[in-house]
Amino acid sequence: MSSYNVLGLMSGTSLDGLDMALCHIWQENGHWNYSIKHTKDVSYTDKMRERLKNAIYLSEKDHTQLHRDYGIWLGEQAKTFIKEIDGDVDFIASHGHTSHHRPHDGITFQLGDGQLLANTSGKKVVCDFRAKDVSLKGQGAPLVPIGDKLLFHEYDFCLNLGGISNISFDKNGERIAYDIGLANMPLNYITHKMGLGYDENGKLARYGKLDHDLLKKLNSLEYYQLPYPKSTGYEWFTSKIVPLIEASKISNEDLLHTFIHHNCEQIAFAVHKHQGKSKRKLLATGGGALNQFFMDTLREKLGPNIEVFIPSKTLIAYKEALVFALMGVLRLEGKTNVLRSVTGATSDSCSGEVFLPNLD
Ligand SMILES: Nc1ncnc2c1ncn2[C@@H]1O[C@H](COP(=O)(O)OP(=O)(O)OP(=O)(O)O)[C@@H](O)[C@H]1O
Ligand SMILES: CC(=O)N[C@H]1[C@@H]2OC[C@@H](O2)[C@@H](O)[C@@H]1O[C@H](C)C(=O)O
Repeated sequence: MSSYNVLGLMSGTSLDGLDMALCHIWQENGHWNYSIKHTKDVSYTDKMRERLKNAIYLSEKDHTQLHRDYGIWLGEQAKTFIKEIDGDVDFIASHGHTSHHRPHDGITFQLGDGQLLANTSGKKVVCDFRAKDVSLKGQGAPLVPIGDKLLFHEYDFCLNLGGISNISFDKNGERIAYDIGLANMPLNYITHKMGLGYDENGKLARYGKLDHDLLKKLNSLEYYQLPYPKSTGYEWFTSKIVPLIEASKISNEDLLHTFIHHNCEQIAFAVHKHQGKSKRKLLATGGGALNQFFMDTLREKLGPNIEVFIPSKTLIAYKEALVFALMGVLRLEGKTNVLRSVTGATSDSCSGEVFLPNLD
């Protein structure tokens, strides 16, 4: 029986902070199992958030410096956390923070130097999970569907509502997944303008009104017409969505309300397209699952045939860190951890770079 204690590290597009989850992962009778033992979320300082957010505009020299600094910072956070929980950790699996993602140009880059992370934490590190898939002409994203398939197979659909929304499901025996479109990214952009972190439980959005004109513009964005596999991110948001927000004359509450409607319409459209006729189960995770108005609107748009499951707050917040921990295990066991059926790559891959700590 293989059994590992893995510290999964994830920094998502919402730029809230670093999610750390110490996970026990084991395989029994051919099935993978997990338990999340300890979690910690370290918020970014405003300075760190700005550095990560603007990484895309940095010169090569400054980008390299950030990659190194962030790798050391990740190592320090991991080391402190392991000490706090007196944890037994076999290795660290780190997603890092995506600074560039243009798979069509063969580019994806996650900040957080693996060697420096290993040296600072004193632990073996597996990281850089996206590059190999992109080199195989895949999207390099989403990667979490391997975890949906191996750990959450009782659900027909796994929906993640982070900065971006993505979905995964089985179709004709193959796992399919793609980024549907927007989730919290526009919501946070609007609340940040209001001087707020985020719209807790969607209270502001609930009292806004639907703007049909903006909804129509959003629903007709070209990205939604593209066939899967497809992935998107911050670059799309800044180039296509921010100008629509800035050009709009409606109140912030109306903007929040309209974006939630838009997000849910696109999610419902994706689910209905693949649903078949019988009742289906959908697992919703990511911070958006904690937004009550988002969930109410989603249930309304999905209709009675789709049962929406919202798991514990721990799983909502740390599922991605857990899945990167699993991906690290699969990498060390030489097993497939990135699926071509999801990313469109020429083959499945066993992806990730391994770094041993240099303790001299
Ligand atoms: N109680 C809440 N009410 C409303 N929104 C919330 C709540 N809790 C979290 N959120 C939203 O969820 C966001 C964080 O979501 P999450 O941590 O899943 O994103 P991420 O991992 O950074 O994104 P991605 O998966 O796209 O990389 C917050 O920025 C906020 O917008
Ligand atoms: C390139 C990149 O970092 N993509 C992220 C981003 O955030 C959400 C969505 O866009 C998803 O494609 C992906 O992250 C998750 C963890 C994934 O790969 O499954």
